[in-house]
Amino acid sequence: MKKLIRFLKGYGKETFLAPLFKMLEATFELIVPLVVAGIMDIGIKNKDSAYIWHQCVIMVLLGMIGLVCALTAQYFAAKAATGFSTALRREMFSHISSLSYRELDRLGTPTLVTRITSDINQAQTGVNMVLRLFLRSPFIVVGAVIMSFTINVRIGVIFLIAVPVISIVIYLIMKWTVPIYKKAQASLDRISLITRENHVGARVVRAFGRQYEENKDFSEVNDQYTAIQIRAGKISALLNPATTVIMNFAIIAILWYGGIEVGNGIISQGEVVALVNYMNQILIALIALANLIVAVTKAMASAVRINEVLDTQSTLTDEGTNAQKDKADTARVEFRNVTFTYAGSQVPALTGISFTAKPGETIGIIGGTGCGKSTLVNLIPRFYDVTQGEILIDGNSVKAYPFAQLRTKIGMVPQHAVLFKGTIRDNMKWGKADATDQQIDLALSIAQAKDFVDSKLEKLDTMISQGGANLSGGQRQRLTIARALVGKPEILVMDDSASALDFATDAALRHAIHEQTKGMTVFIVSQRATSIKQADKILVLDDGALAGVGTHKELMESCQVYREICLSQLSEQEVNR
Ligand SMILES: Nc1ncnc2c1ncn2[C@@H]1O[C@H](COP(=O)(O)OP(=O)(O)OP(=O)(O)O)[C@@H](O)[C@H]1O
Repeated sequence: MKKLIRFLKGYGKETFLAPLFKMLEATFELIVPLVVAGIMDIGIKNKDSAYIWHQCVIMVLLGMIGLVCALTAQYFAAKAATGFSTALRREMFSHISSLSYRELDRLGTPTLVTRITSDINQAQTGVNMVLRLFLRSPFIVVGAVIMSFTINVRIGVIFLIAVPVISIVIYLIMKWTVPIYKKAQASLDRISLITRENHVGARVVRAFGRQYEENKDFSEVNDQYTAIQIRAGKISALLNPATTVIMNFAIIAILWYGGIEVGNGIISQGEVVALVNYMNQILIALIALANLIVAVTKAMASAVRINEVLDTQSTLTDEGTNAQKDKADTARVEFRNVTFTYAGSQVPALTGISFTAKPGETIGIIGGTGCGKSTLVNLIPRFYDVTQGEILIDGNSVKAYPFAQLRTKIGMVPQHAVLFKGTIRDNMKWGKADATDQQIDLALSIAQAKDFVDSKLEKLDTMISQGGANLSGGQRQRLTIARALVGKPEILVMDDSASALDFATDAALRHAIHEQTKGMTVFIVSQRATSIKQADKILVLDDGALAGVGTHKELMESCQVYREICLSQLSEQEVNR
């Protein structure tokens, strides 16, 4: 939690004033039993109703001032705590955005969602409670014990015994419950994981009629979470009865010795009542302290989870501080003996890949599932760094480019067509923030998406729902291709991104890209031989290694893997066409 305190920067005044006002409130609370004692010992004893009314007014005033102090403290504490969580959330969001795929793969989305929401809320509650109660509760306990001593030393000793006994009981109950609260937070991660998977894959769940099983799985983790909470609740429920019993014993002792001291004329009846009130105040303060410690423990458990994310350093660093100039007479993209292994994996996904792609060339990448096609193209925009070897773009290592420059050179069309909630125009502008409607229209027409966008009533202003759920798979794919084209990248990477298009549209798309984007180097990853057959260069991948490089004709003669792929998909005539 210490590491997170920096997020309270800018709230110095609030973090000072919140506890201060709470202490003021506590001070007024400690005076009240003395006023009550006065009413009994002077007002009631002498039947002095004017005095009683006077003291009652003082009591109401003390209560009102106490209330104002409490509200003021609450205001400052809430302001500091929400400011703290807002800054922390902002930092965490931008930190997560800076992480590379390697770290995101390792951490996983569900836990990141829980950490940026629930864990930060927990930390916020912790900060709020610390500001309000950290000083107040001990202040009331110590103040009440001191007041009891000023009234009567012998009875003060009862306080000195009761306070540690109540504290020990509270400590034991908390020692029991705190680990359970930590478990609860981990269980929440599982709920988040299942919820996310189910909502993202809602259609698949329905298509396979898995609602019952998925509901069952969800109910299991949900019940587990509930059981953990109930267990913690049951143990915590012991807190009140156990501490109240001890307090009642202490009150009996106060009344007993107090009665004797009253009989001896050492203390007054009002003072006995004041001592009982102080004992009550101590109990309430200690229970508040226990709640504070539970909140702080939860906040600390959450802080560990938050820090784990904040301390995760991206293995990809934006080393290129200066924009790079293209070198003359170099390939647009060059792989030099590239090997890549995913974190946590024993075997490389790519081994010894070398090839060059010139400006304007179309590079087809083909191979069986899981042979490393997506991995290869993901290395070009540095989603991951190579394990061995080097990748150059326009003669410079990809690592030498500032990310911003590198990513504007490359238009990525990922395997899974992801669009964001907003209009079609908003989504197109991801490719170029200041793109004009003409530029967007041109990109849409190359991507074979113009007709269907024009057929919509609101054209570019048509709303796309979250994830593009109101579009067909093929429409989504075409829009993601158009989005990549809007920025006129030098390199276009299409990772199996025409798989949902019919053959004619796929062919028209490739033709349009070829005709209308002169100079652009295009990578087409595909399982379909027809999609890459016309490419200037085809890379045939087999189990992470290059099985062949060349044109369709060359590969048909020299590459067994390629020949098998083609013959399994095309007729002899089509192969030779
Ligand atoms: N994020 C990841 N973490 C660990 N291993 C991965 C990851 N992504 C892919 N792999 C592994 O790397 C290998 C290559 O995967 P890749 O996605 O590049 O194959 P692909 O040829 O594109 O497959 P497909 O045609 O099915 O999309 C596979 O064995 C896969 O299991």
